[in-house]
Amino acid sequence: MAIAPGGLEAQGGLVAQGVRVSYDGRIVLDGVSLSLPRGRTIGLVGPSGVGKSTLARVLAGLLVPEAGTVTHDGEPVVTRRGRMGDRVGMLFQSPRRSCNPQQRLGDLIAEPLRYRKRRAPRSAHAARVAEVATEVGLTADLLGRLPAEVSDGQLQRAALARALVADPCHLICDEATAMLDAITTASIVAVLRRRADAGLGVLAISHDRELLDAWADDVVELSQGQASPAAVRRPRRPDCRTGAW
Ligand SMILES: Nc1ncnc2c1ncn2[C@@H]1O[C@H](COP(=O)(O)OP(=O)(O)OP(=O)(O)O)[C@@H](O)[C@H]1O
Repeated sequence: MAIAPGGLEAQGGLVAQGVRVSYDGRIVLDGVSLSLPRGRTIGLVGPSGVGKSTLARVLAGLLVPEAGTVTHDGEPVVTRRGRMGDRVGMLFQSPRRSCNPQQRLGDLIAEPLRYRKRRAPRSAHAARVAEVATEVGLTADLLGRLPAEVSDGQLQRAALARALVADPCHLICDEATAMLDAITTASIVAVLRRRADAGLGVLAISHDRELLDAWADDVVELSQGQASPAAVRRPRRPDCRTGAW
């Protein structure tokens, strides 16, 4: 199980320890610890407003906690030079809110490749974009379209491709399938399961327990007044790689 009170850094992976966050003086997370190993999918549940998205943003390095640490294989996720962007990716519920409406899907997917420390030649980007687009089930003709010219499901597949194109070690999915139909959800979960089998650590936040029971290796719950998420159940794991669940 991924949750333990101390000594988490020794396990490697993405580790939050003793995290405290408050908004306008109101404490939302206090002393929360969570470990996300590589190759595992951890489901995170909890009542609305308990702080799941806040914890997700802390883990992704988008929000710096007032207290506590977030490390990736022992290194701080937020360094003095900024966020270690290509090791921890994030996928949100609504891609329309986070994408540039003027950017064509192919460019949107390629963006993380442009910010890599060791950049590949631009000619290699197109091949990599085509590869990951195929992986997430996007046809080549969609890559030249603007976000307004595709469906929500197609745009979320593009957002997933963007999140995966630079091969992050961990991916935080915050209600990433909440707006999608069952077929698109199954397809996205299948992509993420295959990536997890290849070593990606996934944190899947969802209000859909049935989905998490089928998708995640472990499900943990964040409760008000509780320092850290607690294991609620180890799911049976039917075969969601085939979408048969
Ligand atoms: N930027 C912000 N400024 C002030 N308060 C905030 C901010 N972001 C979140 N909050 C508050 O912090 C608490 C936790 O919010 P958060 O979005 O992390 O919860 P959640 O568990 O993800 O909720 P939900 O399941 O409804 O998405 C809520 O009370 C919310 O109103």
